[in-house]
Amino acid sequence: MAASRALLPAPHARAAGSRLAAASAAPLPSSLALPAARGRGARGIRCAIVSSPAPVAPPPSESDSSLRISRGGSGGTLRPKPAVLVAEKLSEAGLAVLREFADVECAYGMSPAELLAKVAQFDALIVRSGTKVTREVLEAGRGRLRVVGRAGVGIDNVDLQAATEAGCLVVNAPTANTVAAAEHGIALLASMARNVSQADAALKAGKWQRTKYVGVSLVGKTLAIMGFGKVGSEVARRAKGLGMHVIAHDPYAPADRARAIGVELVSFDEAIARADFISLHMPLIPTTSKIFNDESFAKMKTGVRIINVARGGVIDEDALVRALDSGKVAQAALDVFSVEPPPKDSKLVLHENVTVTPHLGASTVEAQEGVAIEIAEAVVGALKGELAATAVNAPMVPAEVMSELAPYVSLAEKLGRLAVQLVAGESGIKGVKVVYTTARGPDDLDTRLLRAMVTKGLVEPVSSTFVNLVNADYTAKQRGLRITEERVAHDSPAAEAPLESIQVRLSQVQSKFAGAISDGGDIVLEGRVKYGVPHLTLVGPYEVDVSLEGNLILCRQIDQPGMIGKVGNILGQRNVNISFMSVGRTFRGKQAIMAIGVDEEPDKETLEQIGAIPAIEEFVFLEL
Ligand SMILES: NC(=O)c1ccc[n+]([C@@H]2O[C@H](COP(=O)([O-])OP(=O)(O)OC[C@H]3O[C@@H](n4cnc5c(N)ncnc54)[C@H](O)[C@@H]3O)[C@@H](O)[C@H]2O)c1
Ligand SMILES: O=C(O)[C@H](O)COP(=O)(O)O
Repeated sequence: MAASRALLPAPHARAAGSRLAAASAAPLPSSLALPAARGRGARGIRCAIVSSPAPVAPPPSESDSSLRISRGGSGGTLRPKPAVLVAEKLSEAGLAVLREFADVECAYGMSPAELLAKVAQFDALIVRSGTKVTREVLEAGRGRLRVVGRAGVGIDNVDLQAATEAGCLVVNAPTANTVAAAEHGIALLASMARNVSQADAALKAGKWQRTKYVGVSLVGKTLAIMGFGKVGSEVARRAKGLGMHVIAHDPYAPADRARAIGVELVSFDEAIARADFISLHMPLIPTTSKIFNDESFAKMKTGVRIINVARGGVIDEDALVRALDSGKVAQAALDVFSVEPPPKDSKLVLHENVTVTPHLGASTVEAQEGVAIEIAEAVVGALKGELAATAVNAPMVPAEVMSELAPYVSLAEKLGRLAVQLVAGESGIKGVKVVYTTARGPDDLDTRLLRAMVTKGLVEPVSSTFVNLVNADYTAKQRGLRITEERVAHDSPAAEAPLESIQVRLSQVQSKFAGAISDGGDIVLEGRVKYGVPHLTLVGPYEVDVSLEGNLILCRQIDQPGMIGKVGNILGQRNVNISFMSVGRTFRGKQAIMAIGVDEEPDKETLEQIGAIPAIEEFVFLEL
């Protein structure tokens, strides 16, 4: 094992930040209860699904449902039925589920001011993508509003942090519109290829233009799916049925899911270079924002055709107009826009080679019915205090459990976040192993919260999914992530700390930083909590010691004098503050790793300057 030199002093103790909030709450079912922690008396992990000062009884019978009161289960006192405000069109099937349990008011098309004025009278609010559930709305509802239901996938219109702070659970309906979105993608693909909307408009204007609207065939053409998640894989299945050759790019997709559908996973550049059609299905997150830009359009085949039913912001729309004008992109079919609705004079929308729809991906009768039932059941369940599998904001854990586990929760999430950022290539993550070194017996340490946080770290940076204790295992399963856990006994039974270390291993996966690969071929990261602060202590075979705060640069270099000074100088000249630095090496004079904590992200040139130091063999910048 490598030797380590901590070059900067031990960190000051700092309470690790966490999105998990402490609160008093209803107990979890026994299947999810945390066994008694050693030496601290019996203790259970409790997860508040909603903070409900006056728990609501089961629904009244049909005969008394009009009374707006129900008989409380415990003492027989009469309590008002919960009230649900539905702010956007919800299918009747969902409304029926809601009415079984609650008083329902449908107020479609409210202005923001009307919503603010109304929300305090309701226990739950249901929206689609058109209503902004802002901090002001959540503050206005504070004390009464307990649940926000998003009838669909994207929750970019809900202020999750404010909801969590207000003790308001947010649930969504992540699966019911997948097929509708995929079908819309296929509809746009086919109608674009055959100029259906342009020819339709021309004919309605009295023009019979058979030669102008000669299309292109789909059979035998290569379709690149960018983002091989729920919608992307459904599009792939359907495109194969049309006789297309389907390739996909998704650095985080499980290889076996692709293999099962007969889809080849390739790199981003290969996907866009080989494709005749490119269909976008990735979430809008910082790393995908405007990922389709002048540079990427230049790498595509001339005459490529693009479909977007994901989010408008993944495309640089000005660059797309340029690519359409030059003929680099022959056609585009778009359901989503960076601003919705787009301006009336949008060059993109008005472009003759562009087919557009007004965010209709989820808008089928069946999907809206499915989404409505899914969200209604989730909202009713949450109002009853049940666990919600589609909860998207934090569960609440009692303060005493959190205070002991908080730094490890933070460590687990950060190790996951770092590990997924090290993944490269198209092989996909095959397996994840989390190894806990602990002096506690299996019954004294429940690792579910930690496993959930590793999952959160692995999934959230690369998807639109929000992971918490409630939905972590569900999310991992759905994404094909096989997470196994191992407990290694630490021979210091007197240790007070619940854990000595946590190790995250991604098995047999390519890495953009070869130094993170262990002898066994896995990406390996290990961390410990020191002075209450999570530290990274192992990268592949190299021991390091760097506090996991801010951001991290990892460099692999030949072990020789002067390297720390060279890198430190470059960062200093560029005004990048170094918080910690640590070097680990295999043998003197051989390979070494430098782990550098930086407060802010260095710009591209600074990173290039570091990479240009002759002894540096590779480096990577990681966000925490
Ligand atoms: N138009 C509509 O009405 C409509 C309907 C449903 C979903 N959507 C949107 O479609 C998108 C996909 O939804 P989903 O339910 O399939 O989500 P998902 O989370 O199941 O799939 C997203 C996939 O993108 C991958 N990904 C992340 N970063 C990537 C990158 N840089 N390159 C390539 N792949 C990357 C993830 O690994 C994941 O597999 C989301 O943006 C969602 O908001 C739109
Ligand atoms: O995120 C989603 O589920 C889709 O974009 C659909 O949004 P909508 O419910 O506003 O149609």
